[in-house]
Amino acid sequence: MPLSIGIVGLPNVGKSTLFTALTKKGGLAANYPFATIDPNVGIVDVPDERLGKLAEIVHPGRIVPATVEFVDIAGLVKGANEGEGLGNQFLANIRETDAICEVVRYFTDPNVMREVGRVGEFVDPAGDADTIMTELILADIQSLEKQLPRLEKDAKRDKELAVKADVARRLLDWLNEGNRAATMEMTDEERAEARGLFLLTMKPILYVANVDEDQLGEELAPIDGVTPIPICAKVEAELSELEPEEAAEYLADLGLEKSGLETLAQAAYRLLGLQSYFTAGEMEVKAWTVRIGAKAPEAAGVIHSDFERGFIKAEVASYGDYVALGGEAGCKNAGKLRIEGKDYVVQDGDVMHFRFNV
Ligand SMILES: Nc1ncnc2c1ncn2[C@@H]1O[C@H](COP(=O)(O)OP(=O)(O)OP(=O)(O)O)[C@@H](O)[C@H]1O
Ligand SMILES: [Mg+2]
Repeated sequence: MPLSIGIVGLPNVGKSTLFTALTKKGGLAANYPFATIDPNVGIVDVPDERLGKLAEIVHPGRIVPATVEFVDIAGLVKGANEGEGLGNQFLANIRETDAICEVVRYFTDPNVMREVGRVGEFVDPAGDADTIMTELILADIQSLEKQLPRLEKDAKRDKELAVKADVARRLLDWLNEGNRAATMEMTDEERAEARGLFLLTMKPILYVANVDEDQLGEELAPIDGVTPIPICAKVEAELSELEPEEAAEYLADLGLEKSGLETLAQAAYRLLGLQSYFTAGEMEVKAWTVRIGAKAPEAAGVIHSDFERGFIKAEVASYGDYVALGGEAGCKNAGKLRIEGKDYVVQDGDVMHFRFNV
């Protein structure tokens, strides 16, 4: 299952434009609020230049990057939790994602309607982000109020469920004070129980500032304590139409090193505490996604659950050694091919080979 990220925001802020550019799927992007009625799902490769370097060494049949799934969701308006706009559908669609990417309008084009009945010159990033957060918090309050009677009943017969009910009650107060769930102090056990409440404001959130082209280099003020990632959805749309060399040239002209997709995918990995390790063989060079802090068997389990169950050991070379020494044989000769056991903590970029029993 790839990492899934729901793209949310007010109507007409550029969500579909960004989504389409990211996925090159030709989804709907139109100068009209509520252009998106069904959620669009697109799976995109996570660009990682290390894959190319590994491929130069092993000449594999194919290169398989890690993937991220983006879900384009209809615009959220004030009052969504009471069923305004496409409110309820919106909320159902983001409940299933791992993280939220909120697009906030910074671009100034007055020809793009801001909301039904308003015109484009009102650029108010902080206010817009606040509107969305309020809706998410209200949705969570509703959801908890619905879940609580059941939780309290179950709490009487089960200790674990009692923890869950207690966390739910505290979260309800916390949300009612205008906070999001993720910022409440919890023990690890409580946090695990809270995850089972499926609250929107428990999800990690990153902000994309959809800026004008000439704002691209600018430093932006934080939203809710988080620095937004400046991306111009219009530029991304143009980039997605170009051949790789042309795209690189265009990026250089803009004074940028990376496309918005790269920046976004990498930010999402950081936000979610994820990293990649690699497998490299004749058949394929492949990136696998694993938690930072995961041990070798868990990493093996990303490939197949049998690998985790029957894990014996892993042969590991760090990415730097692998490239510097020209591959596995070179690492072996230099004593840089390590045999690691089940307590080995996987490092970003490790080139791994697992031994297991079936
Ligand atoms: N950075 C930008 N600069 C100028 N115009 C932009 C920018 N990003 C998007 N737009 C324009 O804004 C309009 C709305 O874009 P889009 O359809 O992607 O919005 P949306 O958030 O998906 O809307 P909805 O909530 O209705 O689905 C389009 O005309 C698009 O070209
Ligand atoms: Mg849309």
